[in-house]
Amino acid sequence: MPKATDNRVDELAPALSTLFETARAQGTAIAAWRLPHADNWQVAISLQPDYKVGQPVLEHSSFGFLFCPFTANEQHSNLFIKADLQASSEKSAITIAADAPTEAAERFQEELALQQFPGKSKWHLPAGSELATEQPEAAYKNAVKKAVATILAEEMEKVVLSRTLTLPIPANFSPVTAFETMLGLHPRAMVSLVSVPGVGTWIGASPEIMVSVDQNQVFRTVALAGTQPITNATSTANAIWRQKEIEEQALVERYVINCFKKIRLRDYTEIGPKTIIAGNLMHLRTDFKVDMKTEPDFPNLGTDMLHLLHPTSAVCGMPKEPALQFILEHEGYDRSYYSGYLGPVGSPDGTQLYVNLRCMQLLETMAILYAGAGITGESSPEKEWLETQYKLQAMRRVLGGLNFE
Ligand SMILES: C=C(O[C@H]1C=CC=C(C(=O)O)[C@@H]1O)C(=O)O
Repeated sequence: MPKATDNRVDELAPALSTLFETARAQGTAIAAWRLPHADNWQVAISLQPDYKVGQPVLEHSSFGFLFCPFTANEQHSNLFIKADLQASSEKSAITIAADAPTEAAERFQEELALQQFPGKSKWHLPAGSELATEQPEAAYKNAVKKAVATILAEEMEKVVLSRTLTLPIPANFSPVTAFETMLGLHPRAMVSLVSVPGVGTWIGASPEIMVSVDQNQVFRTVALAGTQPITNATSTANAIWRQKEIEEQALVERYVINCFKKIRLRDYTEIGPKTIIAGNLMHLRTDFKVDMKTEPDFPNLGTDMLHLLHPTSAVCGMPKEPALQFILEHEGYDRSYYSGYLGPVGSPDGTQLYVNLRCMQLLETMAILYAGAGITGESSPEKEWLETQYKLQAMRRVLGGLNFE
């Protein structure tokens, strides 16, 4: 068995697939991720008996990976995958956290060395029977019509309506190969693979930062909205945005500024909106930045903004309460961890939380893909449906090279 010295294991770091298989066989939670524009992936494996947490507190957190649902409730909890074991594609060894449970760490290393992975399922599955529901086109378009009527009646300004698509998982599908494929396809995205016993396995390539606080104490968030496909004729330089998208993104921007106002923070930098690329799509994005070193009154800015922002107007709507009610009443399915948030906290890169978008959940034989679109008074059900089709394309491609219809 490899020996742990100074919290390190003296051996070459195993392949991501071996780590993933071992975590599956040992019944432990694993998260693998690659930050936008980064060269290396990282892995956190928790050896804790439970992963559930309450409202996350980011400051002074130990290193781990947060995985939180759209709405935390009895079925879906906020989860923290503590990095008891850490690995990365740039390090030649696994790091064992100083406070990791010793016996569990030894068991994990033994299994890792054996490379035998008994068990039926290929990844962690949700407990009970999570049904792979799907919203029929007519039901989605009907919900959009109702949303437009509610907005025109001035009961809300914007709501994001989402839907699922259920597809069979090809027999030779591997989540780790899918993760590696996404690294190449989505260099600008936060690419993730999260697998938790009893909760399930999620894969995604998110374009939207929720809250980040880096090592230099710089806080960042964005207002992201408005969508159009990239075609041969379009690029970020000559993208033309309709009034509908400009207003939709401005609402998200206003939402972020309102959150700053609630905590009376005035000194933030705002850049944009700019056109950005996310896979096969373009969006409008405004970047917000706060140098926390010059804001001593806001030591918990990351946590405070996280709680105020989530769920943002890019996934829920404005005002937040009526939009959330509309979603719960009319969307017709459980979003689970789609449009929640995920990412490393207390890591060498600081805290980097992203909105869980452009993602899918792996069941035993089926995958559930998720996508939503921002509805305003000018929305057309046909166009919003098409927009969700575009957004689903990223995960369809990862799942098996299916072509867009
Ligand atoms: C809700 C999603 O995207 C959000 C982020 C960017 C653009 C959006 C839009 O144009 O509607 C959405 O607000 C999704 O991808 O499922």
